[in-house]
Amino acid sequence: MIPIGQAEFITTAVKPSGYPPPGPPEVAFAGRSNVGKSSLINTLTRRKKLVRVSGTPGRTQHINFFSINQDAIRLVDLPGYGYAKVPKAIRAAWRPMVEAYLSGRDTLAAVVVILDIRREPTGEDLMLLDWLRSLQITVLAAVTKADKLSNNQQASRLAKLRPTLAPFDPTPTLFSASTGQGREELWARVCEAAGV
Ligand SMILES: Nc1nc2c(ncn2[C@@H]2O[C@H](COP(=O)(O)OP(=O)(O)OP(=O)(O)O)[C@@H](O)[C@H]2O)c(=O)[nH]1
Repeated sequence: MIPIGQAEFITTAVKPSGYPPPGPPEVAFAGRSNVGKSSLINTLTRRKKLVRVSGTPGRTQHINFFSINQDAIRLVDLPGYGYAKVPKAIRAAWRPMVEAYLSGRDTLAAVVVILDIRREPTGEDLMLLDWLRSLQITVLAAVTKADKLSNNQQASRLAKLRPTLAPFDPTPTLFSASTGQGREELWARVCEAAGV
């Protein structure tokens, strides 16, 4: 596991021609709009504003690449999905954009799938998980906003979610961007998946 030192934005892209040249292993982050993906990445990298946290759900519609520790590992922020108010054309662009990345990026090591502890995984969450499995991509499930529940409630929600998540990730990580809960565990898992 590498300690996080430097973290910087590399570039934003919508299609493979815009990706940075392949380099170190990449770990991507995916989840419903507003699930807390930007906050999770910022907490994980100990940066306040590496990724913009939006008040407007569904704003990030690009793939953003970040370099950690002089490019020892890259983190890739995939656009959020499933927000009803996003225009149809943008929703329709999500799948081909994400598919091109997931199926064509040889340096992709794992995808962190982010879920809200208070919500049941949606059909779209489960579709993404199935899709990743069919592509044989390692899934790291992160169950975020844990601070919204008491410790007892967290344990019982996790017990409920486990059977649903087990086929994709038997050891989901409880996370909170507000308290930093799960930060070390998730970072260790990210590094392990990336082999760094
Ligand atoms: N209490 C609590 N609030 C959180 C947590 N993570 C994110 N939030 C809040 O949830 C809202 C959405 O967070 P973002 O990090 O912007 O979510 P996102 O998934 O990147 O959103 P999009 O850019 O729409 O895809 C913000 O108001 C955050 O402050 C958390 O762990 N705990």
